[in-house]
Amino acid sequence: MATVSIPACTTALLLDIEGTTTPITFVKDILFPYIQEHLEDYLSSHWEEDECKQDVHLLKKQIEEDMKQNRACPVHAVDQTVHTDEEKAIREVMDNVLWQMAADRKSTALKQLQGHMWRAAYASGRIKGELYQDVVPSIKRWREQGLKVYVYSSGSVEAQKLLFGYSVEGDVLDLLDGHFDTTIGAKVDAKSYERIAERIGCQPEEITFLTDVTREAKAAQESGVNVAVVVRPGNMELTDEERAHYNLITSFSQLEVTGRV
Ligand SMILES: CSCCC(=O)C(=O)COP(=O)(O)O
Ligand SMILES: [Mg+2]
Repeated sequence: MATVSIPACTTALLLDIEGTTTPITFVKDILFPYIQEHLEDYLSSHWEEDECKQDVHLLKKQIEEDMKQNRACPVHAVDQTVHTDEEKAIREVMDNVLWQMAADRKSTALKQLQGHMWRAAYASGRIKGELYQDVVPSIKRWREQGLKVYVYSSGSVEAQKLLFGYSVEGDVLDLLDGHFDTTIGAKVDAKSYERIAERIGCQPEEITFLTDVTREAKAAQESGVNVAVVVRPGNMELTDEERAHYNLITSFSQLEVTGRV
């Protein structure tokens, strides 16, 4: 397997989750269906709680933003089974969440709610966070080499901590130095990577970002961050141009930090 060198100035690895540390199928076939199946029950039973109220408030702000941008969520006629104002409000939130999920939106509002909903599924052992086999050994090796390891995912920080805290390899949260989500900015915006570098306390050039999504890779590169695109089974096909432009890896074990043993 060919090795891919990362610059000697690298002090931190920044990892995407879906398609990078974790199969896309875990997200699409396990995590998302869990939300779809439990959404109504969850909203009905948590509706009066502060956390759920904040989630709904964020979703409503997102709806207002979407309406301004003409990204309208289809409004369904409320059916005969809905009687009270609360039931109607829950149905509206459900319509919006399911619509956002169908479009695989990465809005902070959607991701916060999802993170809160997955808490029970992970804690009960019903769901375990999947990690590719090369992930944990590679993170351990990088840490031994003195590198810091961070996660940057559209999934909320809470959702990230659940995935790594209740993973197929047990609780591996101690291997991570920190987490970033879309509250720092979108992954397709170069400024987000500048902010992450500032938060970590290093220059963008000292960070190597691993992701499966070339729009994210492009934004990271624009900010000065070094990038490798991760090719895993089921990930989006890359164009010939993308293949030529980016360093590609199929396993984290291919990465070699120049000058570190
Ligand atoms: C870590 S939570 C589950 C994944 C998720 O909801 C998501 O949007 C993953 O996006 P990523 O930025 O990790 O590709
Ligand atoms: Mg990804």
